[in-house]
Amino acid sequence: MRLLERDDTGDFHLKDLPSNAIPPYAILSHTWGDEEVLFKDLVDGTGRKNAGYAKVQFCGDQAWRDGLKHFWIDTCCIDKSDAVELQHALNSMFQWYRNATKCYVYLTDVSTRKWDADGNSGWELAFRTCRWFTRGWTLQELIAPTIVEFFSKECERLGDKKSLEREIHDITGIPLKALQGRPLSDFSIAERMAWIEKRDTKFEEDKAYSLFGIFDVHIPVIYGEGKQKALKRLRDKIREDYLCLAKLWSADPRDPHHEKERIELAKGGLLADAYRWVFDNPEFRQWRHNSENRLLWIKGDPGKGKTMLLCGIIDELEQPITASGGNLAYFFCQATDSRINSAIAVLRGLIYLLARRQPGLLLYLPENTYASDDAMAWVVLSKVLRRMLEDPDLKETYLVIDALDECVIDLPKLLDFVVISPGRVKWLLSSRNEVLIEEKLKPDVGRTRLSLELKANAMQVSHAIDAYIDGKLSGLASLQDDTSLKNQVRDILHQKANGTFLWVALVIQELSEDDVESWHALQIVEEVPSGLDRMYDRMLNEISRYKRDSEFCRRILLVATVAYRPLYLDEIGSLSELPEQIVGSTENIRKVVAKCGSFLTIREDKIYLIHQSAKDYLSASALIFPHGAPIAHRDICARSLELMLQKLRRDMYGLVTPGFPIDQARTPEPDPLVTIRYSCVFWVDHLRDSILIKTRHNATHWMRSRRSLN
Ligand SMILES: Nc1ncnc2c1ncn2[C@@H]1O[C@H](COP(=O)(O)OP(=O)(O)OP(=O)(O)O)[C@@H](O)[C@H]1O
Repeated sequence: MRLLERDDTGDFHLKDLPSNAIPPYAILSHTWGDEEVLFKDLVDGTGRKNAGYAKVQFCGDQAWRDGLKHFWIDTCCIDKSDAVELQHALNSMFQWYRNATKCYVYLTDVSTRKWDADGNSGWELAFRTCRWFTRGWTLQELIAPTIVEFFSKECERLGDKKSLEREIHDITGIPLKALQGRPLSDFSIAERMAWIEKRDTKFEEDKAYSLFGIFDVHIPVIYGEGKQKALKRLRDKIREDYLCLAKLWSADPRDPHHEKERIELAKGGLLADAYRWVFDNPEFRQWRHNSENRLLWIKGDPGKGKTMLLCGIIDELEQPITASGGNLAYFFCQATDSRINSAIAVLRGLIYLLARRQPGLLLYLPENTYASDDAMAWVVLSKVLRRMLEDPDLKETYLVIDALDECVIDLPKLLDFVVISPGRVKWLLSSRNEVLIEEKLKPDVGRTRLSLELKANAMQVSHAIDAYIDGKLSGLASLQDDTSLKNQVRDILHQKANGTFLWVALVIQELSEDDVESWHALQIVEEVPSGLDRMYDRMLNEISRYKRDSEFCRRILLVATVAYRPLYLDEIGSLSELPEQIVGSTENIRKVVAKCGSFLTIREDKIYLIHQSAKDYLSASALIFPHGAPIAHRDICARSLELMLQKLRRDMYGLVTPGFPIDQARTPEPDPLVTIRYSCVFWVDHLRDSILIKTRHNATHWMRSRRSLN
């Protein structure tokens, strides 16, 4: 990279530097005008007389004031007469802007010396309409650097990307999250394309070439080919990468990024005060800042807040890691959902996010399909991820896996993979206190563990829970008018929480119910027992005391507990064999589900168990499973077959010919499969699990051969 270096006399000269020895530097963003200072002008020493010299001077002086000796300007730091250098510069420009310590935007058409009739400086209006926002190349110059500062033509500072983010968002339509440093791969292709739509470039092909960094793709630069051709080549390249990912994902379309958002929403939203403690924690700091420390394992009992802690850490680390050009990929395991409870699902999720963050890594995805057979899928995917992690161009990479204990299929394989993975990657893992995980992740060189039960950490968790309680109570409408009552409720919750977030979350949920009035609140928090299991006992007792609906609730809880994925209301209604008057109306099924207390929640007509600990509790309850789990599986299998016999008909979707393309199939209204979709897919899994544990191994072999035959 070629930089300008300023000396003590205020003079500057060009300096070629190898990529591994680039000092901190500032970078200029501007729109080209007449008489710019070009590379050859600086080499010949004739640049000073050009009008553009003022800009060079400004950038050098401002950098000097900010403690930076070096700076870069596109007009004079690239020798555009050298085609190879030009191509390299166009491919590297986004990275150069991203790596700059500061980016100065110099706006020649915004003045702070213009005043309106009331004597106010009118630069805001000029800012909104300035030319800089209409040019193509300035898009990446706005997005890539972390710090972007805006200056008027008099070199006066107007604000920065953060302080002016609302205005910039209004002017450009670029989402705030993108301006705040969210990875660009989290925005759809169409969305990113729209950011450039109204912008112009001097050379028409630049409309495509200026997007290399925005999409992290590169194509050869061919000036003269025309805008349409350049854009087509760019789109083809993006599509090629995208298809590759889509193929990986078609096996199981669960995007970890969306999964994280879903989890946060389901758990009532993320509260920063309840996780920020971790950034002062010595083990965490050691992992984050010591390059020798490769793995941090956060362990704790159910409901201690591990998942939400990891969500918070991801949110806080994503911006700095992305800004420094690194990758952050993550995966949240969930035992209650067969699509995200296996080692294969974890690898696939990590590969997917890594490849999206750094598309160059797509080259390791194989041409053929991703092996439906589990054993093969593990071989293929573990090889792919290992190669990605060994890639010499891999950026600084952080990999996060939440709830290892909920990875119920092939966890030992996954742990072995993590432990022997190449040394340049940093792992952040979380799980409950489980012996297998303990053994595999025992302390070693470069490995740290953070136990939430350890005395010093328990204190911090307890403070975090107090903050969580305060935050949640301040949102409870029923307590807002009575401060003394609110304080009493808060004090009792502080005393009884016992270091468990989930316990608090469940009590708050009860306090938020529609029929809870302010005068009920004290009684509720006084009566509710401390500890999760005792609280679940109480919830179950309440359900069993219903005069009429307790049996319906039991059946629903049973089916929700053993189901391999969250069920829709209509599915659970049929599988639980509720009476026809209830099954016939989704609203009636919803009413019965609502009677199952806080064990279940409904979102978008789908039923979720409130937490893994609720599933564990219900699975062990003789009240819910009077004849044991295998019998429950047998009954669900039998019920599934019965429903399928009742509903399945030849050509239900009216496709007529067997070779009809699946992507063109339209779902009839009403959908005849709506109540049996789950049964069609999972009846055989219930059959397998109805067979006694001893024979399960053979059943798995049978399942595998069945899949191969398919
Ligand atoms: N930072 C936070 N912000 C908001 N809610 C939180 C936070 N931390 C914990 N909670 C609440 O506590 C509940 C339990 O937290 P979480 O699911 O993270 O626990 P966990 O330790 O992962 O449990 P398990 O090991 O049983 O899966 C969440 O459902 C949520 O309601």
